[in-house]
Amino acid sequence: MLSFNHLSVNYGEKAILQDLTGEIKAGQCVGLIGENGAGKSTLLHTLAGSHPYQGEILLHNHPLAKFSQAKLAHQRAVVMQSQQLGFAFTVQELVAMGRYPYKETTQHCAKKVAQYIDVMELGHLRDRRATALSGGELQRVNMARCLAQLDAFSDDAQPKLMLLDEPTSALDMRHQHALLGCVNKFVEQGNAAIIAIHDLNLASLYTSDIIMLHQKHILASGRTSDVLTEHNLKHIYAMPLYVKSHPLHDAPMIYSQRQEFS
Ligand SMILES: Nc1ncnc2c1ncn2[C@@H]1O[C@H](COP(=O)(O)OP(=O)(O)OP(=O)(O)O)[C@@H](O)[C@H]1O
Repeated sequence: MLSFNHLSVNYGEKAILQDLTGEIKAGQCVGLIGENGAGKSTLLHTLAGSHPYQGEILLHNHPLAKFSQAKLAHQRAVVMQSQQLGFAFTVQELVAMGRYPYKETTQHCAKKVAQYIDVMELGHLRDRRATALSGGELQRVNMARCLAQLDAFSDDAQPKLMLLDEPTSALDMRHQHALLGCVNKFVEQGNAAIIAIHDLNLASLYTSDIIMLHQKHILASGRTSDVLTEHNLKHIYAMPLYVKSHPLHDAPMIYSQRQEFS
């Protein structure tokens, strides 16, 4: 669905990502992991088509740069870490922004907005202004907007892509699992997702594949259980980490140990 070849990204003179090559296929939920500043958000912005780059990015085998914003909006949706509000919109209005790319009746739009507000369990907040939401509630609103933009649970034949930057960082445990379960359902329908995430155990439970970024490059990529190894993790985080099997799932769990402040 999406591939990138010899992709390099700079901020001014500063190289952030160098010569990355990879591919995301329909049916894959790809976790993007790496230390702070490794370039995860930059890669997501770039793959979303909102940051200049050198190299090649292909979406459905067509150069990303050739897509109009309107066409892109039907095929990929993005939830970034800090989405500026600019104005005190209500939850319903924010989710309805996901429907802007569509020419549809007000009734159809309202139906889709209500559907995805319900999916993210935001019904009781639908008329609340975003400025009066908690961080976790706002994160779920942004996710509802992303789902509405892609009409994530329609039976549309065209595979679609979600790019999510730490979508669970402000969520309680139940909502973390609910959100990632929702992303997995979206992916199982033949779509794809890329999720930048720091919680390695959530990454282990909900991603099929991992791209591990380290110092401007891809350190490792492939099936999640092949990439989340003690060797790779110690390389990235420079601290002792232990990988054990999950008691219920075929998924590695990562354990750390206390560190004393010195
Ligand atoms: N606007 C900018 N101008 C210059 N440098 C930037 C800018 N935005 C980010 N950077 C730098 O680019 C590098 C990658 O940042 P990025 O936000 O992509 O990392 P990240 O892996 O998402 O980090 P985190 O885990 O902390 O969210 C960092 O060194 C950061 O300081």
